[in-house]
Amino acid sequence: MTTTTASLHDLGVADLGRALAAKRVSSFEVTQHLLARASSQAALGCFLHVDESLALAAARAADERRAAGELGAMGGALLGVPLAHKDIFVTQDMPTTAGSKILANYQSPFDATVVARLKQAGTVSLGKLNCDEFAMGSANANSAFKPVLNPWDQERVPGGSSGGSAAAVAARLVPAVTGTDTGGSIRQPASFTGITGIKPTYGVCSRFGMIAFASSLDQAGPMARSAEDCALLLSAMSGFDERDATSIQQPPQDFHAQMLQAREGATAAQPLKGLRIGLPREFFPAALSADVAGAVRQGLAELEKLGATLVDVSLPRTELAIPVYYIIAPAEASSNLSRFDGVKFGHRAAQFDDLLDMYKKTRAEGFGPEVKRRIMIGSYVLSHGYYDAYYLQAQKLRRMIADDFQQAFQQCDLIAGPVAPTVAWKHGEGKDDPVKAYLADIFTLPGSLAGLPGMSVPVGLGEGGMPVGIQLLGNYFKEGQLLHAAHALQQATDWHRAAPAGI
Ligand SMILES: NC(=O)C[C@H](N)C(=O)O
Repeated sequence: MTTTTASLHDLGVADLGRALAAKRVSSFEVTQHLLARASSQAALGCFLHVDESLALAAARAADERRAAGELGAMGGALLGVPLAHKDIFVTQDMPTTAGSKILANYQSPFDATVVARLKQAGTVSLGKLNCDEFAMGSANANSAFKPVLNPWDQERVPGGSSGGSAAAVAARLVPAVTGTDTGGSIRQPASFTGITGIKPTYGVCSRFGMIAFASSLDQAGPMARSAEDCALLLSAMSGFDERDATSIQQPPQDFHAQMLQAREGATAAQPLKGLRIGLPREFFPAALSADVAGAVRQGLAELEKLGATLVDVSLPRTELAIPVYYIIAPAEASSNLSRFDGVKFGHRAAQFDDLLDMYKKTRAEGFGPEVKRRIMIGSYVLSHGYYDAYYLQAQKLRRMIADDFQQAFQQCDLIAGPVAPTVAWKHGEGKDDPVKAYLADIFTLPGSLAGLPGMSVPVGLGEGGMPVGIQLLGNYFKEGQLLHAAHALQQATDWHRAAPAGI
């Protein structure tokens, strides 16, 4: 065995896949090593649930499959690779909470499609990852159970809502994880923790078994330490699913092959030759932190060196994405969350007078303040007399925001900008001002409302030595192009290899 145990946790998905294929290490050994790490780093708060015996049994089964030559999907690229799932995906063999007290101890009778597909590819799940309650938040501060500490600086937040997912990858507890992104929940925590994450086009990954927050926006995606690792995971996670009415009917895709596909006219030194990257002027406002702007510019300069050309574009309704999202998402949430009523599953108040009283007490006890706030906003904007003024207007603007992107994509192939206006903030900052957190979603919300694919790719460090990600947005179904650009950047630079000290 040439891979030492000390460096096992530094291996990404692709490298680990190669080490497993060459039998330099077994899945059992890696899984054991990572379980020990998850336990020694428990104070980071990444995991809500770890199941050692299940993980070790799955690892052993993967090793047996390999020994028998049953590599399965994708030539066994993911066979025996450990990962963990955001606790918003339901799992048959582990509890699922969505970060909420209302689902404490909930056990699903089935696996989410994304979970089932990754299981089928031979991955080994270590457990379930902490997140903001029902994925509502930008700091993981809304988890009903515990906060997540950013491994780069434990006084800071990891971002949200996939905060446990992001921190687990950054802290080298697992090489990759699943996340979900409704308004930035994959991209923003990836940026805050120096990892790579992709939210595919809406409909590429099945939402079946993904606990619904805002169904017209929710989308699953992988988070890992490189674009290559994300491509491998996305290939296994995605694809048509008849159990999700919004799932896109298209054949399974090999995003890894798409990532490697050379551009026409590209050279070894200039793999991105001819790629036009649009910079929306609204994504570079005067108020953008200098450190974030600097890191993003640094990333853009590298992309230019690789042959890309930068063009000015405009997304004139960028600012409107905030009110539009914070009307549509709560509206859908208020409807989706009505199912948590104490009748069929989840928490039920211990004492009540009648059915209505049971509903009221169950929901008052089970939901946290941010979830209650959004249910109230959502019920308000959908109510008679306000529907036309708020919800309908927001829907119209949503269409205009999507149209603006199509205008911009006439002048460019990809769009780039910051993921968030600042680096990760300190725990407790902005706690009493939810609107401040909403405003910080400004650069991720437009792409979400349009249903476009987007990535966060590390481009250096900002204030306090905290990571900064560049956001790359593609047109519909251009995941391959996004991953290709991100991979080219990562082949030429080392930003994605930077790791938090002392972990
Ligand atoms: N869920 C997300 O994508 C995060 C967004 N900040 C929200 O709270 O809605």
